[in-house]
Amino acid sequence: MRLRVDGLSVRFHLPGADVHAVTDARFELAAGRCLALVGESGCGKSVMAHALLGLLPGNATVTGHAWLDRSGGLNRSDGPLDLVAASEKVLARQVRGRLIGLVPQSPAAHLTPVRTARAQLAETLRELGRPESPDELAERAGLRPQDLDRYPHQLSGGMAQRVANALALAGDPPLILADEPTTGLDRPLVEATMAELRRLCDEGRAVLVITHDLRAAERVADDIAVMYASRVVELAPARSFFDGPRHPYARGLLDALPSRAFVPIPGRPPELTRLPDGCAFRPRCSLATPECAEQPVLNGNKVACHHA
Ligand SMILES: Nc1ncnc2c1ncn2[C@@H]1O[C@H](COP(=O)(O)OP(=O)(O)OP(=O)(O)O)[C@@H](O)[C@H]1O
Ligand code: NI
Repeated sequence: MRLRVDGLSVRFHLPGADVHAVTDARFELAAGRCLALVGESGCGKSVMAHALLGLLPGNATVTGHAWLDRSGGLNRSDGPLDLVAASEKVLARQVRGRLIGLVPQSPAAHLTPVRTARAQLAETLRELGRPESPDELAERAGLRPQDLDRYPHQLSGGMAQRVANALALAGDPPLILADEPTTGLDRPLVEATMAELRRLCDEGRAVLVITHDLRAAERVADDIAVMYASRVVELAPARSFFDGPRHPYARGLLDALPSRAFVPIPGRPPELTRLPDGCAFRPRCSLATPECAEQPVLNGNKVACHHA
């Protein structure tokens, strides 16, 4: 299993404006690896994940490619599939839940309020044609059988997270997308969730985890992708990233951590309807020069900055 995102862009068309939510994204993710996609709120992380699953609303235009190579890994041997070009039928029958599992942002909101956790797990297993029972699936996600009798509003944040994890894993997909899986959880649950994602990876799955919790990313990821104003601006192995990020925005993110300098990045990200020409970080960057009026691209060093 390998995912190769190649020039992926997403625009939302609104009356009078286009939102450039994802611009020319490029990265790869292989089986057994965990990639953390980090960046401030609104930079396009969730939209990227939803684009891979064909889950964007009708006002979105997606261009570029996202190749899912199913050979190797968990005994799948078909040729690469372009998720951008794939039909809704292929996405629904082959991709969602089967090849790619999504752990959604705010899992409680994705559960149906009037049905118990068990009923929701049973339905998903039935749709996927899986032989296991909801209880077997739930046990692997760390839930007790009695937890499954609850309705979503009776689940704690941690339990709702586990139900969402169980749903995402029901079809044993080789690629997992986890969108802010730790938001709203306390530290022990953050640790447990990250350990679970790591385990999924170590079993041979590919995991893309979206987070703005850099400590959580450091704990779980092999590689880091930093997004700013719709673009991936730095790709790096996690260790070298946390030792020495290269993009000035990435440095700013790390310097903002309480455990580090605790100095916030000045200013705010630009509106995605009005992205400046050139480097979008330029107005906030202490290194900016006239050269930055030209758009820097992710080069061989995997950093989109004229000064890195
Ligand atoms: N259906 C839509 N129509 C128009 N704009 C949208 C739509 N969905 C998302 N957007 C915009 O796309 C941009 C990226 O949103 P996205 O949810 O990907 O951010 P994010 O990086 O996941 O942030 P967060 O950390 O807050 O979840 C935002 O500016 C958002 O307002
Ligand atoms: Ni998001």
